[in-house]
Amino acid sequence: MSKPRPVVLSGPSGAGKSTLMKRLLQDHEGVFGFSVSHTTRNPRPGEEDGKGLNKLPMLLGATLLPVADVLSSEEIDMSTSFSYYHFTTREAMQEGIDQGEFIENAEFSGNMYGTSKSAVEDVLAKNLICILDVDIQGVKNIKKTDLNPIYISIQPPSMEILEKRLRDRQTETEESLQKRLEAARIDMELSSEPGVFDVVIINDDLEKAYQELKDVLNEEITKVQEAKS
Ligand SMILES: Nc1ncnc2c1ncn2[C@@H]1O[C@H](COP(=O)(O)OP(=O)(O)OP(=O)(O)O)[C@@H](O)[C@H]1O
Repeated sequence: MSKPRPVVLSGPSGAGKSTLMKRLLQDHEGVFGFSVSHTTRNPRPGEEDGKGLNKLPMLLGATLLPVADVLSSEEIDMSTSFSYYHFTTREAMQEGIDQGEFIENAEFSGNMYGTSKSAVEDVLAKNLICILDVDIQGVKNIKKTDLNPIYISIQPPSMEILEKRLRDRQTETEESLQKRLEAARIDMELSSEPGVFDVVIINDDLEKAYQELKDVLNEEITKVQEAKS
């Protein structure tokens, strides 16, 4: 059985990645999985390595993923932003980063967070398609690995519509909104470079965008489903 390819979903904050991902998970139980992130923060009461529940850190306008190598989409409730962590020390994590073991990492509230290549491989070994929601820097890092994902960019129809969606979502202060819009401009520029993404989906009409996403992933989804039956 060949392992499924991971899927990279990238694009500006507010482009609709979470909305599309949620539908994908709802419609395909037991097909998708998420990798467990590493963190240097202390476990909270009740949290075990790879098993704790916590809020997602927001990084550079992108989400450092809903994550869990032990979980398939059947077990993840996307309506709550939870993730699971491997708890580690700053020294060990820095060493891993220096060795090129992380596909993304960032500092958030004085703690380090990151996604390791092996955490992604753990998901694939369970015959689950690992979804990686990363920013453009993460995309460039993943390109240096042998993970061979399908690179998908989700883009808004325009900056004006992006701004409206972010305002309507009511999750941002004026300051964080402006930061996201600035990051979005940079993201949209870098994402349009030829060869960065296999597919660019303009999320104008949600149904159409979702259909396009399913079409791109169809081969991998079928492969996973057939291996299960
Ligand atoms: N095609 C669409 N038409 C109208 N509204 C949409 C569409 N797609 C998504 N939205 C809305 O736009 C807002 C932003 O979408 P979403 O939260 O999925 O973006 P995101 O890319 O996951 O952002 P972030 O990276 O900040 O998590 C949400 O309120 C969502 O309901």
